[in-house]
Amino acid sequence: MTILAARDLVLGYGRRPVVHGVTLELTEGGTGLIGESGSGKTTLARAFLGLLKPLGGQVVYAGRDLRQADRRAFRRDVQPVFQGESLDPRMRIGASVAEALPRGARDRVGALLEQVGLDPELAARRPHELSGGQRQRVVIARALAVEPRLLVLDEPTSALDVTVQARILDLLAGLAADRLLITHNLAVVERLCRTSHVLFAGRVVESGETADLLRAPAHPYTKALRDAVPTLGGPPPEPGRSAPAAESGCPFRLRCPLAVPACEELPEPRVLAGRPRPRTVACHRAEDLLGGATAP
Ligand SMILES: Nc1ncnc2c1ncn2[C@@H]1O[C@H](COP(=O)(O)OP(=O)(O)OP(=O)(O)O)[C@@H](O)[C@H]1O
Repeated sequence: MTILAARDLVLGYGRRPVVHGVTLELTEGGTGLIGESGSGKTTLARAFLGLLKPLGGQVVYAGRDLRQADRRAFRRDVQPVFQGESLDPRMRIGASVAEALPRGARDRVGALLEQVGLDPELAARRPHELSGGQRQRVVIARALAVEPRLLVLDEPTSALDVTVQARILDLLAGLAADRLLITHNLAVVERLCRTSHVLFAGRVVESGETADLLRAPAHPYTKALRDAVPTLGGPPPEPGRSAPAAESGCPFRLRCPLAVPACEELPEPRVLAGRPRPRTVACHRAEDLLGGATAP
């Protein structure tokens, strides 16, 4: 059974929705949520962590509405990994990691530091005495302390330089815990997530195996993202950012090179026929894009 899923999830701040009816399941092998700044990735991640109450729909944890779940079991199963800067600057690294360990297991600090590739002697230091990559490893060690089934990673490497990023990605790829990864960087999801969901303006516009999305995107926004970020470590892509998301119809239509009058009607997510592996897309022009169409 999938550990976490969203069903018709509507999320927002105050009463203003910013995520509109998202349905998706976290699957084995890592799940990526990809999209530009403001697309709703962090909002979705906060709901998956139980930190934001849905305006509509539900987060499903182990088959039940998260609101009715056993919170202790949930916190053991699902752990966030935020940026390394989230460590308490006054606490020594060892104390910071020990705090996350269950009582009676505090002697595991050294082993956990080793597990994330750090010298246990670093336990005596404070966060400012570590590099950014080392701090991020400490944050991962803290998350691993309860042996979670799932890590929720929000841009886990974006503050790091490219070589350090690659080493942290290797570390994450080798862990037993599965991953929900939030990022604007397609190269990062390619490394860590078998499945990806592309978000635009609070809607999932395309879902499928990451390798398939990258090889043959079926949504013009996925294609624009792919074409904008060929490598690790690039700046956040915001293809065609000058035009806003459309208020009605397909939200991408004002930026879309393939837009036609039919796009004034909101496209519902649909499973594409004739693909070897499942692919869902919310675009009237998906078949045309896959067939090599350019501007109409
Ligand atoms: N605390 C908040 N109060 C009000 N609006 C918010 C709040 N946090 C986010 N938003 C709005 O919700 C929308 C989605 O934001 P969110 O942070 O989820 O996007 P994101 O895809 O994670 O972006 P980024 O990559 O920049 O972190 C944006 O329009 C943002 O302005």
